[in-house]
Amino acid sequence: MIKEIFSSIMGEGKYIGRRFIFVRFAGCPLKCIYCDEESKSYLNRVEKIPGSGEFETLKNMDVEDVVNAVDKLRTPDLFAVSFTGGEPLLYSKKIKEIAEILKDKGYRTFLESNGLFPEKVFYFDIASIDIKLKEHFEFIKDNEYKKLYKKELETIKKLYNLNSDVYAKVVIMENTDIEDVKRIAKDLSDIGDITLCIQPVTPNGDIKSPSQRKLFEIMEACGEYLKDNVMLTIQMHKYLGML
Ligand SMILES: C[S@@+](CC[C@H](N)C(=O)[O-])C[C@H]1O[C@@H](n2cnc3c(N)ncnc32)[C@H](O)[C@@H]1O
Ligand SMILES: Nc1nc2[nH]cc(C(=O)O)c2c(=O)[nH]1
Ligand code: SF4
Ligand SMILES: [Mg+2]
Repeated sequence: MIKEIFSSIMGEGKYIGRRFIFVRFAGCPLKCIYCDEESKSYLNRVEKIPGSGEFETLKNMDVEDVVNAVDKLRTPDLFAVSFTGGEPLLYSKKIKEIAEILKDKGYRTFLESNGLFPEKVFYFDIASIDIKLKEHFEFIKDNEYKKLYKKELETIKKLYNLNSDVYAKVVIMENTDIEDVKRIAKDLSDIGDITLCIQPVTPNGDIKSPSQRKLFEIMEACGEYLKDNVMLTIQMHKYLGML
């Protein structure tokens, strides 16, 4: 169920640069061609000292093991605890139990999700929903993609109505169609005051990152609907060599 628990600096999205503890769940129903989690298969590893990158493997990881691990990784600069993956909402019941205990202990809760499961999502203090594009998959049928995108918007809407601080993120590649991203910006602006993070893909295999020109064009196109509620975030942790 759980791959790893570790402390690092948030490298993506609206809260880039803040100190986080990451609780990473295993498994995902999607296969994004750029996914940087695909190839990692360890389980139940917990960082020994915050930010050390040194791990120990626990025999099992039930709720109290997770809570203890988070407590042990708490640092004075901690901003929030991220539930990520893989796709964390595959374990929504377990996460709900853990999140309730963490909330009582004064932690902020953060969800990093592909938005595929609106029926499973519940209140998180902050939620990042990663909107997928057709080109993020080797192959996906038109109607399959439309269903996926509709669920993602539903998840965002549900979190917005729960008063979560929800924002969206979209990974941009060299061949990304500006019109596709513009449509996302329009759909988000129809829901409410939601920030869109434009995240250039970190090259993975033969996937190329987008040109500067493309990034400016996409930002400006989104600004037509979202005004200044659009930002560009790179996977900062990778440039810092952090987890
Ligand atoms: C590994 S996923 C796990 C959470 C959830 N399944 C999702 O897709 O958001 C976390 C984030 O990593 C980012 N990501 C993964 N590989 C990336 C890459 N090669 N370049 C840029 N971002 C990447 C995606 O934006 C995604 O939101
Ligand atoms: N430092 C750091 N920041 C992150 N933001 C989102 C991540 C993720 O894999 O969910 C991630 C991650 O894996 N590491
Ligand atoms: S949804 Fe997230 S975890 Fe799943 S393949 Fe895509 S980026 Fe990776
Ligand atoms: Mg990551």
